[in-house]
Amino acid sequence: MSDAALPGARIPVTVLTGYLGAGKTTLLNRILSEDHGRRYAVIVNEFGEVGIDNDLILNTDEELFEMNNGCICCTVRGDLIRTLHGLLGRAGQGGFDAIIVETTGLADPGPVAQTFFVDPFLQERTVLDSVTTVVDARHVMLRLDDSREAVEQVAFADQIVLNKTELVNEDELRRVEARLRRLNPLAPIHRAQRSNVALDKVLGRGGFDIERIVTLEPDFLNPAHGEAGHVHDEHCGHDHHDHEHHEHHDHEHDSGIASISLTSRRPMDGTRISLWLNGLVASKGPDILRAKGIIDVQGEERRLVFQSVHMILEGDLQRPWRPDEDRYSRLVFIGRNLNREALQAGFLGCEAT
Ligand SMILES: Nc1nc2c(ncn2[C@@H]2O[C@H](COP(=O)(O)OP(=O)(O)OP(=O)(O)O)[C@@H](O)[C@H]2O)c(=O)[nH]1
Repeated sequence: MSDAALPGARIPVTVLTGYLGAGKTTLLNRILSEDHGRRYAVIVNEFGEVGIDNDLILNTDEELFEMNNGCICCTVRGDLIRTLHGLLGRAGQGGFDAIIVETTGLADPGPVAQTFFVDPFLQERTVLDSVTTVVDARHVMLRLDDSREAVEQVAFADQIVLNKTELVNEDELRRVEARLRRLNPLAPIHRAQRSNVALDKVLGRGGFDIERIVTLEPDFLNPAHGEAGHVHDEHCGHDHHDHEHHEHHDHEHDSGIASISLTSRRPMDGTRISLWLNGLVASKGPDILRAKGIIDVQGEERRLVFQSVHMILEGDLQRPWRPDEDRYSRLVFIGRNLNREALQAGFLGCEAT
């Protein structure tokens, strides 16, 4: 058993960050399935209003909390604080030894990390062990050009998992590493495939360095109301920023990135849905940053899980549907210029007749 389980010890927290599709859930699943004798509580924050990640995280007996109420703005931090308070009410009773927070790929990790320094109860009960950033070696250069969040995630990290290294050659990897170094000269960079970094290299190392972060963001420890780091709660009475909330299940981020989720309760035709998805990522891949889904294929007892990052698409038959489980198909698309009507029509066109 680890020290964290001792009464009075502060519980270590790892914040996992990294752009959409970088490999955070893959790393989380490794952490949850490896035999290290520690029990983790996991908090997942997903972009978009219909969550899917809790279905894609491997079944374990860990505690899993999902927050899928949108962008990392004040509401999420309020939620994060409430979730952590609830969780820690039960800690120390043999519940868990450490906490992992997986942030949405569109998150600035600053406010998430700050949560552990500005809330007195969390300050007393937790210690931020690390902000670990997972980077997609294939797509990161583009992202660093067009996404402020991607830059913040790299700059903020105390360690970087440079993932998907098999998708690029050594020269490109060196260019990527040089660019990461310019943004963050200190964080160790661990090359990985399928996030297969040795866990003792990333967990429990006490890598989070508050002094470096205060140099990077001078107001980190004393954010004022109205400033980015201010922790809102239900007493604040502030506007909910300028994020637009569209009709149900759509959610638009201020960078023009939106998420659309589609659900059907009728089984899908396996051939048709696979042709449609392949065609879609081939033609719209540059705009579809990320897609994932669980599909009920007619005549198939197992759930089809599909994932794409731009044009790279994977499909996998996973566990069987349980007899008592309602079958459904659900897809989530995150990207720019998404056409809900066209996506919906294409999706429903794949229902088995
Ligand atoms: N080729 C390749 N694919 C990978 C690697 N690691 C993860 N993937 C795939 O990349 C996709 C995204 O992986 P996830 O672990 O779900 O990424 P994520 O960062 O959790 O994604 P979001 O939660 O949507 O931000 C999945 O299809 C993974 O199977 C890798 O090293 N190489």
